[in-house]
Amino acid sequence: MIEVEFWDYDDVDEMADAVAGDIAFIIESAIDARGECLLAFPGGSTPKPVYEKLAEKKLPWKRVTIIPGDERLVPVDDERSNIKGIAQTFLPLGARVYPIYAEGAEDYVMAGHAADARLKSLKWPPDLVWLGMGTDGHTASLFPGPDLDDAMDAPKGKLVMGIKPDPMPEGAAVERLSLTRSAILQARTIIITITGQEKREILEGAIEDGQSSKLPIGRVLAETEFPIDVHWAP
Ligand SMILES: O=C1O[C@H](COP(=O)(O)O)[C@@H](O)[C@H](O)[C@H]1O
Repeated sequence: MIEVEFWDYDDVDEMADAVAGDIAFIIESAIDARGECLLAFPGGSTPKPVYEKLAEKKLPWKRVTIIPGDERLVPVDDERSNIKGIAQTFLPLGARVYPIYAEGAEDYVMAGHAADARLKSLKWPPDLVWLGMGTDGHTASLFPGPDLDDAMDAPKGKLVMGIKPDPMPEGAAVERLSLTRSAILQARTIIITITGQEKREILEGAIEDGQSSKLPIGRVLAETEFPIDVHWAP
């Protein structure tokens, strides 16, 4: 049984305020407990208002490391790069922003191996994996295609993999890096933010389907062992 609590807001601004408050609390609690905090953030457009509200908070940013939970294989200054938005917002505050994609890998599979090795220098598990979802049901960069089953069934030690979506998503039709299902599920906290009625119905359907869901988001949630908060705004 997937335990999900939906938090509904009147608009994106209200959602951003609430989610930024929750993440600030996670950061403070992690630093109290362990002296540092590791966060994995989603890319795409939905999280941007939350980034902005979170950046307004007075927090010990120098003790915070932020990674993208997935990345598009594009140069870091490309508009589609997930690390770009994270770096622009949080680097000026003093946070450590840690890219998972280092350009120059021969292909997306090798880029996945390199990213996995990079992540192994961080202290896993993260305090938070914050996920988004596309209208096709992908989360992080877990897309249907030749790599999906391996990313879903990856062993505990495999944190990141190269992913070739098939079909390619319309918005950013590029190869990807993604946290594996196992890496996501090891997080101390998982939250999801989505907007719009279409995404809500897709997510509710995936939750209802449970273990039999064909969608990446459903396959991840089906294996969660603690309650997940979903933040939704129209
Ligand atoms: O490609 C991606 O899509 C999802 C959803 O993005 P959104 O723009 O619809 O919010 C995102 O969570 C993921 O990080 C990103 O790489």
